[in-house]
Amino acid sequence: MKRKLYLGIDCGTQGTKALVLDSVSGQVLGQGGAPHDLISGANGRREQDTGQWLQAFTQATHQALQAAQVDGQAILALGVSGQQHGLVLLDEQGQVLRPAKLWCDTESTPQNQQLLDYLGGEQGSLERLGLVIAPGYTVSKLLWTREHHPDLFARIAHVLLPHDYLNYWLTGRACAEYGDASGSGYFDVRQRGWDLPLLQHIDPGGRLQKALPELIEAHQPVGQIRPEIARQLGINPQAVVASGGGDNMMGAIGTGNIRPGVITMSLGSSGTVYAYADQPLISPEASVAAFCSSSGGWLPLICTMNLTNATGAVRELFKLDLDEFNNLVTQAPIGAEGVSMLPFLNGERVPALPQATGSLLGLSLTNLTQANLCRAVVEGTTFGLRYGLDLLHGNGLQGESIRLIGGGAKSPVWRQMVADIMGTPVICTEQSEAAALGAAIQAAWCESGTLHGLAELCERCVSLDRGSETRPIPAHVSAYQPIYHRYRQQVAALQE
Ligand SMILES: Nc1ncnc2c1ncn2[C@@H]1O[C@H](COP(=O)(O)OP(=O)(O)O)[C@@H](O)[C@H]1O
Ligand SMILES: O=C(CO)[C@@H](O)[C@H](O)COP(=O)(O)O
Repeated sequence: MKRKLYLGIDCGTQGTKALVLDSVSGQVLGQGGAPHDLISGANGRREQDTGQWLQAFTQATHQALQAAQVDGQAILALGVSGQQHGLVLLDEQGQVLRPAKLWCDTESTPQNQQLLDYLGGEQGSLERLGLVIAPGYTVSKLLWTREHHPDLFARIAHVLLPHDYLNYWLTGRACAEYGDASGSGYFDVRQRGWDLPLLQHIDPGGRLQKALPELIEAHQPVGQIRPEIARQLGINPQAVVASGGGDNMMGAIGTGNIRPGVITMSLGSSGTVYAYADQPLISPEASVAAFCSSSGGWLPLICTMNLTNATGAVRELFKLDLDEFNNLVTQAPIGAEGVSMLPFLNGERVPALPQATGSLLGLSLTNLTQANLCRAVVEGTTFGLRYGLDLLHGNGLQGESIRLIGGGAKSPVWRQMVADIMGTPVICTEQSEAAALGAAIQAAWCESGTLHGLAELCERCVSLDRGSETRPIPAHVSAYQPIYHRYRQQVAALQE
């Protein structure tokens, strides 16, 4: 049967991943990837050079096409997934004004607090926007830019999220789709529209409102790829660029999470847990974000800021490769002989501790081992996800099992730990790069022009990896309970 080829690209924090999907067979034919650097500074600054995203995009695409052994001229459409909440500012000529401030940047925490006060605190924010703005969301980055770079602020012509910017680079059109836009913090998730008065408050001159991109639906195309970019990427100049979306929204599509009852957990730079809802599921709990999905509905989500970045930091400290690190985690017993790590290396969103730093607790002469420290960081990050899952459960979101994705999902020891700490079976999707897969599926959906074709595409292109299915072990579940209880007490002490 004739193939239909689509490209899915995910611009994550640690790198860009690309894959080629044949939507007829549902098979991923080849993949590629290229890393990104992080610009870290004092006060929680976390930024990235957008030029590096473009290089990584090109490199990852070339690699994926080569690995798939397909002619790029056969690509019908492409979809872009991007890390959420980042801020990319462009001037009138479409030039990037400064490095992109990322989702994990906590430098604008004071500005977030100022905006929260303006909105009437958590309750006011919830009533007005349907979610509580958190440090890391785009909105406080705008106020930060006005205060710290007034000269650049005066030149802003386009305010874009990371995947909007990549779509702009691909097509020359500035637009946004509802899922990613809902994480900006200047978007009303109930009404599915921008909150213009909030932007007017940040900039009474009205520049920001004019700089907002047009909103399009998830199944609508942004446009056709620019010829020079098609040449650079080595793909069909007729290829359509789909709306794309935030990486979690694309991860939802790439794990078939487009109907109620499925829970996805991502072990990437961030840790996220989310589930589809067919109505705005506004949570009174500030840490649950009632984002929109990129499939026409909503996607309540919790996000921890410290996950593989924290485990990676400990791994690098001891100069271990991934296998050595995972072996050490396996060697230490549950609870790491009393060593616990609160891995809030750069503040934290869930639990809400924006100004926190990390801590190691319970050390003694007998338990201070590499293995215990490695296990403690993995346990600490996983407890954060359990904390978030408890909040989602409190919101009525349930699932019989968890679909596990992201880099960390490749580790069997971590999968077992997730199953034990959540007390729920976990299973990986065959394609661990679920956000890139979701973007490719969305491209196929968009190119097909059929509004209702998404479920059928997910059915064909998303498969569960039965070999990865991991059930909770009852003795482990019981062993973790007091340790998780201790984690909650430690967090509560930090929140006082
Ligand atoms: N086998 C493994 N065991 C544990 N961690 C892993 C493994 N493979 C990858 N990772 C972690 O996953 C990270 C990348 O995750 P990924 O989901 O690609 O991140 P992002 O999308 O945020 O860029 C790596 O930096 C590494 O720390
Ligand atoms: O901020 C959030 C979600 O609200 C993060 O999940 C970012 O979207 C970054 O994702 P990764 O780089 O970890 O995939």
